[in-house]
Amino acid sequence: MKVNGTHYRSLWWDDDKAALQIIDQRWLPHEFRIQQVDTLQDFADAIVEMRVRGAPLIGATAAYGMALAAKIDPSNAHLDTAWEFLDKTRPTAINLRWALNRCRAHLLPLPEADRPAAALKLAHEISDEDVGINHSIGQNGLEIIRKIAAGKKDGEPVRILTHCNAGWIATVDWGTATSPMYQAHDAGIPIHVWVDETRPRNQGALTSWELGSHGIPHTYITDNAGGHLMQHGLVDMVIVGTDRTTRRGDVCNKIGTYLKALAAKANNVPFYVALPSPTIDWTVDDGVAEIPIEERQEREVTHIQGLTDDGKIGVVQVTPVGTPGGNPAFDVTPNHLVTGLITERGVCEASAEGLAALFPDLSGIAKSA
Ligand SMILES: CSC[C@H]1O[C@H](OP(=O)(O)O)[C@H](O)[C@@H]1O
Repeated sequence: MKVNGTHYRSLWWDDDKAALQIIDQRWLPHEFRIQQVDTLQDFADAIVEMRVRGAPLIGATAAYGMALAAKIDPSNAHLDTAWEFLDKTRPTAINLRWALNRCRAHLLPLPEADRPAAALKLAHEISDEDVGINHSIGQNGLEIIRKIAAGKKDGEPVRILTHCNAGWIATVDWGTATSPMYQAHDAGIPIHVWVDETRPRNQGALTSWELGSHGIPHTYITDNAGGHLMQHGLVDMVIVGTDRTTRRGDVCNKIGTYLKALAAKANNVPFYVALPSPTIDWTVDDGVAEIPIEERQEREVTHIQGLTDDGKIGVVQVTPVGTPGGNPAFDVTPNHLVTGLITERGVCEASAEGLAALFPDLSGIAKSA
């Protein structure tokens, strides 16, 4: 999407430098920093430190990491080593392992000499596919927003609540949860977005940065305000992203999503999940029991980063020295709390039947897993 009028993807390959360029999200929304990724350690650090973040973007990054590995040493052994090294960076978003598996499966049958070029080509394809998938999710989500808008008075906005950042900066482009928002706005449908701050990393500030850059009205709210807004009839729908959705439609997403789903159910607010198919884990049924939840550093909870009054980015400690912090980074929303899954192939109910009907070519993975 656009940053000060210039179109960017969240990552891109620089042919002249023969290297991957990323937007280092640690400094957003206050500073826009581009960083080159040169070594496998750089790739791992970029994912672990959330310089790149968001399930689809983590997958695309990993694909370029496998391309670098193939260029360094295209042997089976080295590709396996790179696979292990990158796979252990973050455990929850299935896109990471999906991308690594797809790259390895594509490369191993090839002669070693062909692997570097093939790996880089596949990384480009995975990135381009992500853009197409997210645009289609936007088209399918737009129809839901359009239906809600039809019941509004002229000019009255559709009020959408979102949690975390499932925006263009969390994907290669368009975003998943934000793609319907961009497309509704561009179609002239008035919307207003309630943006959850999303403690502890405050990814809501990234969503605000994105929406503000696109001219979409929005309000940044505390994570605890959403239920109140729903009780008072101020939310028409919720759209969130996902890091891993099970074959029966249980949705793993940023911590706090489950609480929003409970509030939405209690207040009869439609709760939608924008779901690109690479984020479906066909090998898992019960999300609560089976999806590994990343426990991140205590410091992310006990400290917070922001812009100081003199315009510098600083970090302050919120808690007393010595207070321990707990930081589970995701939670799982059971499928019965989900109104619908907005995929690139259409919208379906959050159920095994719903997903299998949209993805009959993929739903059989579970049997072979
Ligand atoms: C389309 S992004 C999906 C998902 O990824 C984010 O997690 P993180 O910021 O930790 O990488 C968040 O849960 C988004 O909803």
